[in-house]
Amino acid sequence: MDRYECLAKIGEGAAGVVHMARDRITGETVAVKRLRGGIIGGDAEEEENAWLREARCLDACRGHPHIVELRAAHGESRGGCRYVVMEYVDGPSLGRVLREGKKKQRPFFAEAEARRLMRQLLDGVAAMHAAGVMHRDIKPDNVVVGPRGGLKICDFGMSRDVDSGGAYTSPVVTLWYRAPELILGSREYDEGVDTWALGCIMAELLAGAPLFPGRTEMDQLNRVFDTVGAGGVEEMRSWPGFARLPRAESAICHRARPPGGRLREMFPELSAAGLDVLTGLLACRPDRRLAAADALRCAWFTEADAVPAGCGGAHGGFTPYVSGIADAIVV
Ligand SMILES: Nc1ncnc2c1ncn2[C@@H]1O[C@H](COP(=O)(O)OP(=O)(O)OP(=O)(O)O)[C@@H](O)[C@H]1O
Repeated sequence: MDRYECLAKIGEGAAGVVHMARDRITGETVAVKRLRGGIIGGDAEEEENAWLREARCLDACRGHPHIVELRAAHGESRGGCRYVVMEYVDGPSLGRVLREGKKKQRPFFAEAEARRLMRQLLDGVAAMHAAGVMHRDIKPDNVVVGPRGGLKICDFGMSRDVDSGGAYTSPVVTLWYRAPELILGSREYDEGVDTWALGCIMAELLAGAPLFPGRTEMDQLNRVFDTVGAGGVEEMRSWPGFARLPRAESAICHRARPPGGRLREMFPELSAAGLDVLTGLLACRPDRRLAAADALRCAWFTEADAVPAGCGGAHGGFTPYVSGIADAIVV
């Protein structure tokens, strides 16, 4: 790894440490993620597979403007360090932008700005799914905001091929962004786990706070079901796959709730076209959830004038609460 000169640490998570570095051969500034050893019970083969999976999935998505681009993957001999080298995106994570914004003003982002950001995320996720990759950990902390306000999805550490066969791992996806079928123990889920997470992000862009900040899995599910109401829960229970879910009999699935969903009440200023996208992404029944490519065909995106001028949020575009971003934003 002499090829890369480490310049600064830019991030750290459970899976590894990310450094900004200079590629001594090309001169390019890159992001080097060094995967931590010993995270999968010290199983060297599993760690090798996890590294290869992350690199392969990133490779399959190469060339998309809203997905961080893979430059190289380097692995030292068995048991040694493993690295994923990516383009360096000079900016904070969307999670940081949301955390550091002014929380009390709503909407957090103007609807038109939230739509611009969602279009980028949906575009990236649609391309990823078309390439046969599920990300499985979509959340604001795994989106980097570039210097011109362009979003890039990163951290493919949990990603995998859609049809690599067999039951998928559970649990995946950070709790607040985890789809109800995952909380109910599904191991046969699909790309809908990513679009559910995008629905949570859309709400968070508008509200400035996580939509479902659950403390435990059951608290998380209860918050989701309270928001979609008895009608939404009933629809999920009518899903043919429901009975096979390991936790289908959980009392939370059978609790009495008001019939209607609460999303309209929670987002009173959101246009009808915007609400259609939000409720479509947050459909509890996985086979009725909007796919990313279908969401992009909704009126909210195709009829740009659907959002009335002047329904601006506290941040009517990126305001300079994270220094160095706002001036360069091109909407
Ligand atoms: N290519 C990149 N350019 C700029 N910053 C990046 C890049 N890749 C990752 N980061 C930053 O580093 C942080 C950690 O990266 P990443 O999420 O891949 O690590 P991780 O160990 O898998 O984290 P976690 O356990 O939180 O999921 C990201 O949240 C992001 O802020």
